[in-house]
Amino acid sequence: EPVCSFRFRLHARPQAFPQIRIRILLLSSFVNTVHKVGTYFELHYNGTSMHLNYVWLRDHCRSESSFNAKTNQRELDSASIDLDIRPVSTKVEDGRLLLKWPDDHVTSYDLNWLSENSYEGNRKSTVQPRVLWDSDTYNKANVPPAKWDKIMNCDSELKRFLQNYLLFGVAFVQDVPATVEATEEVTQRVSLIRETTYGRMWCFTSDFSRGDSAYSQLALDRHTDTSYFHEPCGIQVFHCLKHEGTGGRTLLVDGFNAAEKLRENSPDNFKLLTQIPIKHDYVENTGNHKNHMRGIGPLLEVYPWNKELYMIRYNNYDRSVINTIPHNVIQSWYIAHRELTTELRRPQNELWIKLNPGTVVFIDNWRVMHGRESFTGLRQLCGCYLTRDDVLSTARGLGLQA
Ligand SMILES: C[N+](C)(C)CCCC[C@H](N)C(=O)O
Ligand SMILES: O=C(O)CCC(=O)C(=O)O
Ligand SMILES: [Fe+2]
Repeated sequence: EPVCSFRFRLHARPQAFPQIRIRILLLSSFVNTVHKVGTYFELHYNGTSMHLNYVWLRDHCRSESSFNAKTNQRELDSASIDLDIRPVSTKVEDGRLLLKWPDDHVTSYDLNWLSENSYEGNRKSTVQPRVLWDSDTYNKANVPPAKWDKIMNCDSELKRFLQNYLLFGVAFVQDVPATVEATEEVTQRVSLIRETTYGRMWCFTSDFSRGDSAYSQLALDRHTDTSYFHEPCGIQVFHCLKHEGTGGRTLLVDGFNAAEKLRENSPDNFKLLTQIPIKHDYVENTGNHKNHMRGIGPLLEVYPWNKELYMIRYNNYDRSVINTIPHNVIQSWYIAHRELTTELRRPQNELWIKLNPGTVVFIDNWRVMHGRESFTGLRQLCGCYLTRDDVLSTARGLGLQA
């Protein structure tokens, strides 16, 4: 039996609130305190102390005239709410909070809904569960790869795959036919493909067909892709269709593991990297391709309300001119960047794998960095980018927290 109590503000004569007084008597064992407070109502429920703003309480009303339950969209015009609105009466009954407003409209909230959706209730559960890894912990976790046959036909296999993806930021599918078509099919189980200047599905070799170092045989240090987009691509998919030669292993590094170490060891440097906006550019001017993309944002993005890290944008190749900060800040930024880089380059953080035909890897491009060893011979890599929103939507649809 969850414990519930509430506080409210008396805005008028106390006798204007007969219901509340009655409730207080009836629920006397549940009521902790009754306080005079300004713009909110304080409710204790299920171990959570919620501070519920009155405008918010009117705005989130789930009555038919306020909210369309079929489309899950608000009907109420929020701008029509008096910003000084107060309920004329308030009570808790049968697990619900009932509020009567000056125009006689009644709002009824399920207390469980409130505790899940209030700021205080939400704060406990929003942080995405993740397993931060280095190569040792990743290998020890022994994450089973999904299988082509199963993932294509079976939602529980897709769910397991996505659960691993959400936890580790990387996940594999094996036994995929070594074709662009099969690679496309398996990605479409997961999400929508994000078409970019490189195409929808791309298949590339070291032929310098584009003005970018990916189209060479050179080694590439760890990085995230499309840092020059306003919203970098959510997922990178790789499938090595062919390699006749040496080298060419893929490097994976958990960027969040490194960034969290930085937060722990040097909170000020971490903070700086979350605050200083940095430009990344993709400038291509070849016969067939003319592009100039630009993205501006901090290397580390954290949610302002709980400081949870949700994106790392790290690409030393594509990072462009720093001209958003004065010289004295620049020195501190380079120090912070160096510390993050040192962490990212620790050998124990490096997971090296040789991608072979049949194995498709999905990489969270907001978290896990990729790179590659230099190589010889013909190496053909196909893949695509996926939209992050749609990946998370698929995951939520399967009942996962995302
Ligand atoms: C994956 N694919 C070969 C198509 C594109 C590579 C883009 C490379 C770019 N420097 C970046 O890091 O975003
Ligand atoms: O060739 C590779 O393994 C990866 C190259 C790369 O970084 C990319 O295509 O984004
Ligand atoms: Fe890349």
